[in-house]
Amino acid sequence: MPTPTSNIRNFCIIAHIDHGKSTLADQFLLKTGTISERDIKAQTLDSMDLERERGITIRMHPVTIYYELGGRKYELNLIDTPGHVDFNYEVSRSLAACEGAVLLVDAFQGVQAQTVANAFLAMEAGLKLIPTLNKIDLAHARPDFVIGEMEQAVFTDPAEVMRVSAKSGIGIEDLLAAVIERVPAPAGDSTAPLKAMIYNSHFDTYKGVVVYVRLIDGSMKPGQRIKMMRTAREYVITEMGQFRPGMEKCDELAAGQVGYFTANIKNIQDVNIGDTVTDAFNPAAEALAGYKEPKPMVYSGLYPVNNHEFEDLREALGKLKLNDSSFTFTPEVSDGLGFGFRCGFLGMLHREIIQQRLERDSELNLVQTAPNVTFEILKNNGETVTVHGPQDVPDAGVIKEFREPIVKISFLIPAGNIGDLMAMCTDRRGTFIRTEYLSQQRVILVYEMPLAEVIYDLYDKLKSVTHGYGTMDYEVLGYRTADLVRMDIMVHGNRVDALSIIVHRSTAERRGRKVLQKLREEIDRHLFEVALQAAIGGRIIARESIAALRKNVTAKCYGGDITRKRKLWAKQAEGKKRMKQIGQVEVPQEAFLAVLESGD
Ligand SMILES: Nc1nc2c(ncn2[C@@H]2O[C@H](COP(=O)(O)OP(=O)(O)OP(=O)(O)O)[C@@H](O)[C@H]2O)c(=O)[nH]1
Repeated sequence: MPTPTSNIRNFCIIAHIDHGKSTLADQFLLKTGTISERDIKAQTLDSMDLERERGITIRMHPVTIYYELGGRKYELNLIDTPGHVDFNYEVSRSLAACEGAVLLVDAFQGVQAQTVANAFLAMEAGLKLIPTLNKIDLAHARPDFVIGEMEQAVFTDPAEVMRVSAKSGIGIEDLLAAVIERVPAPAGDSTAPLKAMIYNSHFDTYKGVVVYVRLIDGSMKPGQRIKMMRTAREYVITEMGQFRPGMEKCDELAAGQVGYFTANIKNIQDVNIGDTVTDAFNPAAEALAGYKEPKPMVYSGLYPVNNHEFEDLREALGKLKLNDSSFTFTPEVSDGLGFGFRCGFLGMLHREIIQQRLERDSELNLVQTAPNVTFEILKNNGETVTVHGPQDVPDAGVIKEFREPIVKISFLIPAGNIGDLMAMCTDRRGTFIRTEYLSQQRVILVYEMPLAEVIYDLYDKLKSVTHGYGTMDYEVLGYRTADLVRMDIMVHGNRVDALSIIVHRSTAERRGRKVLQKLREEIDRHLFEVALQAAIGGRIIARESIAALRKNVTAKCYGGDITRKRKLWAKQAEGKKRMKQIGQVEVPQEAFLAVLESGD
């Protein structure tokens, strides 16, 4: 028998990265006996290897727990949310499946950029927030100060704040009780036609696509014929179940519940996140409102060092895509690098994770080109084209308008750093929007800025300017016209298309010089002088050269020390693996990322 809606609570935990979301989720599982202490390491919610290594949540994992309060048994569905800004769209999906959210704030660090961003997302989605201080066990915790910040930043009522230590287990039962008492029960009707919202999916080698659903109305059973309302595709349910936290089969799910189903769906692309599932014979009148599709915003080229590995790379990328529908790849050809793929990512962290996964799961040696954002170009003939890489930019003569994505970015920083941060934002073509003081010591600073200026190293710069205390969060607002140009790089007279970048005209010369300097460092000397040039259209705007090789590289080891020589040779051999031949010049992988370090 499915649990009646009055005994169900659907909630998620929203927090800034590292404020203890995963630790709290583990405590919920422990305190409700869903999982034993022994299993906790093997089977926490952050189950992907890479997530565990990096200690951050990327994909969300739901779990159903049971808890008794006042003689009643409640079914609590905890929907995990990712903590990193690249995966923000997944937060919105989780929120849509819940009625409440635990807003978790580190009792020492206080309110951070994502605390604010996620709290507002949850409020807009109409969720009941349970403000909660975590890490109250810390000797240097400052609960009153942090509660003051919460009041100022997200309008928290101090009387409602719960206090817990996810690590030592203090206050967990009280928090579970607060979830039951404060979060409203779902308002669905089990007898109405089926309406279930798809909020996630993953691919299972044996079962095919596993679809994660939150039931709004009606019920679902194995054998039932269902229809996806947006795609009009029909399937027969083969298995239903709940996450406890592993997949556990059940006979039926009804209004208000959260779980999964399988239906012999072979391709993850056939399942649209945000789509509504209904009964094929007794369909609901209208679908639920969908979500915005996550769109890749950052693109870069991936090329096998050996051209014959192109098909292997295609296969490896295809495997990754099975479980990550927000990642995209299309074949492209580069004059210098040969055959490869242009890959689309949600952001820089997503890009790094995909690259690490590729290298871990395959033996491929890859060269990656510098990332760029997506641009829009309005041509003189009225046509608008989307450009994912510099090589797709048409001739300047046919371009009427060049447009780039703009983000609204919020920083939460110590008040003492305002001046430095403002200077940094102005340097990056930022437009000041507002400041807001959370307390005398901390302030929120809001800017609008081109995404291109954000992706490279803004996060690292923020951390260094604020000595680690600043945090940031951003959302894409749309595209805006800008004076952009494609800058080409020539190595020994050959244009290397993989090194081209799209830059703002005002910074082109400075960036061109920096790229060339970096290239000069990265490219080894050859037997001839190597000329390096940066050009816009046909006009050279910067030049450098790498002097011809005169001495043996090992000569600098003063002849005698053979171990040092060996080390140097080994290092060179290592570097060789990722060399690409451009004309007569050998260019190492690092050189293709030279543009990354030319950003300021
Ligand atoms: N002292 C103390 N440390 C805690 C507590 N809760 C979490 N931590 C520590 O804080 C760090 C971050 O905790 P996580 O649970 O991984 O943080 P998270 O919010 O899940 O991070 P993301 O998954 O990246 O969003 C870990 O080192 C935890 O051990 C607590 O109550 N007290």
